[in-house]
Amino acid sequence: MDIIKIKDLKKYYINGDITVKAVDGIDLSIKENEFIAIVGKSGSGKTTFLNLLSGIEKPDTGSVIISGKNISSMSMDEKAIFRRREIGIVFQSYNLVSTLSVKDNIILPFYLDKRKPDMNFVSEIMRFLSIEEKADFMPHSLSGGEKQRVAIARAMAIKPSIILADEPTGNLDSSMSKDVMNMIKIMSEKYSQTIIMVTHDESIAQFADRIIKIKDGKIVREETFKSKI
Ligand SMILES: Nc1ncnc2c1ncn2[C@@H]1O[C@H](COP(=O)(O)OP(=O)(O)OP(=O)(O)O)[C@@H](O)[C@H]1O
Repeated sequence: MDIIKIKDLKKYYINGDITVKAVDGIDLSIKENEFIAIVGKSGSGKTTFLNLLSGIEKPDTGSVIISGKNISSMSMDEKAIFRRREIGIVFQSYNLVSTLSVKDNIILPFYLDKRKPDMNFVSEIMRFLSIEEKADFMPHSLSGGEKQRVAIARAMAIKPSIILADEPTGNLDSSMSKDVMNMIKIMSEKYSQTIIMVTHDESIAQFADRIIKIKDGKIVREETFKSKI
């Protein structure tokens, strides 16, 4: 079953006389529990595409339907609630809250939604990501790779139906990258999650069921390794 339906999605940026066609007519259907890797050169539109999927950016034209709901027609508040409950986002720049400890960053989405965190699950994820000893540390005292793993833990803690991840292993060495990808894969199977991940790394893209290449805001190639029903 399709969980995400994207139709003729466009986002152009106008800077003076120059128009950048960041996303230029993307059509794509994504199945429940599918793991998609988005690849493409720097500036090809990958981050903009993820931001349109999460509703952080508004498209010029086209639509993103997630679980039957058109996110473009939601109000700001509806979008924020929808994101908090249904979508886990791993940002390229981590977006950790500098005044909160590692543990509090990870459970923040629960508090924003006035829900009690599942601390057993949070501990399990922290253990999987080898950050449990950093639970009380502040973000400024973490390495780039540790911050990245905290961002992944925060996105996964709420067991979202969709995970959008922008270069989630960009700051990890190859062995840690593979461990993290294996963990994301195991968790996503266990909790029937759909993953859309941007990566530059060919070996990381191989973890996906389908690889989609973007160039100049358009899909130029698709490779399916494993079809989901
Ligand atoms: N807010 C903005 N204003 C103007 N131009 C923008 C804006 N955001 C992105 N762009 C432009 O849109 C194009 C696509 O950017 P985007 O960040 O989506 O690329 P990307 O494929 O994610 O790149 P990278 O791999 O370097 O992260 C680029 O040319 C970028 O300069």
